[in-house]
Amino acid sequence: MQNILEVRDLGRSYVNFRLEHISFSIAGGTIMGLVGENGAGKSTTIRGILGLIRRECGEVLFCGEPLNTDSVAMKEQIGVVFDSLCFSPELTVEKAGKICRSIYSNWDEAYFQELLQQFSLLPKQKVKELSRGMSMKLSLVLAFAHHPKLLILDEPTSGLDPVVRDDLLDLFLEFVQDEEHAILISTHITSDLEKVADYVTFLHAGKLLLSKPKDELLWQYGILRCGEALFQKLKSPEVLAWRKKDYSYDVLVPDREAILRKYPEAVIDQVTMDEILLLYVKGVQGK
Ligand SMILES: Nc1ncnc2c1ncn2[C@@H]1O[C@H](COP(=O)(O)OP(=O)(O)OP(=O)(O)O)[C@@H](O)[C@H]1O
Repeated sequence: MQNILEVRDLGRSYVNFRLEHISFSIAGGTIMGLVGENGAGKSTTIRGILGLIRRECGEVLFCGEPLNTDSVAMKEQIGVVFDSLCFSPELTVEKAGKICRSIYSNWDEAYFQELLQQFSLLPKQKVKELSRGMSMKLSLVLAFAHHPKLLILDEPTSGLDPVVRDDLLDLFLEFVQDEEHAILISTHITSDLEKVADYVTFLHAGKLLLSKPKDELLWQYGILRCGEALFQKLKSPEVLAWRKKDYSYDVLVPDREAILRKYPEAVIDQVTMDEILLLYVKGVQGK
């Protein structure tokens, strides 16, 4: 399967923040989730990929070619959604569609109209009259209607109710049925990623923590709940991150089964993405 997007060693620094050594790839037919605490560097990564900010190092490949944001042909193949609409508030929904129709040669007017109906967006409504959720829906509809190969979505489901979110997640899954399509989604709603992502990349304080198949994280990783004695026995490769509670430890382990074979008395729970993030961010990494 061809990689639709490859990010290699991306880096960028600001006065108080440094994004460094960010590398991951997204194969065709898959969805990559990008997660991390507020300020971890998710939007900076996305902006770096899209060339909206200058990259200080690294390269980005789109379908095997350096991503050139000056290339109209390449731009047409990438759909981008940020958390706010970039249209004049006086513009109507249908006018926004008209503008996009004049920009994108592969614009699909019938699909645009179908999506407007599906997401209950009224063509005559003005951008300034849209709620946050409706603006987000419009951004997504505009991105889908030009049939991109790659969708890059920065917090696309924030502000949307669970029903609309579910509809959108279905749309994302349908989109990646085509092996030439891929999606990068940055989000804090990790339950959405648990439903649709194939891979997840975790960022923390500008660094890449891990980039792995979601199933490996959810089925192989675990949280060991143990006391001092067992904690002291653990070897360093068995511990990814840990946190001490009053009289016990929560330990993120990379291989639940291996720990259970070695320490049959151990209590290990399955892990959620939020717990992985919490342990990395609030706990101590490694041992
Ligand atoms: N133009 C800029 N100038 C200076 N610092 C910036 C600039 N843009 C972003 N930063 C800093 O980069 C860091 C990462 O910001 P970024 O928006 O990438 O985080 P994020 O993971 O997307 O956060 P959130 O989840 O809150 O949206 C923050 O500390 C932010 O202050």
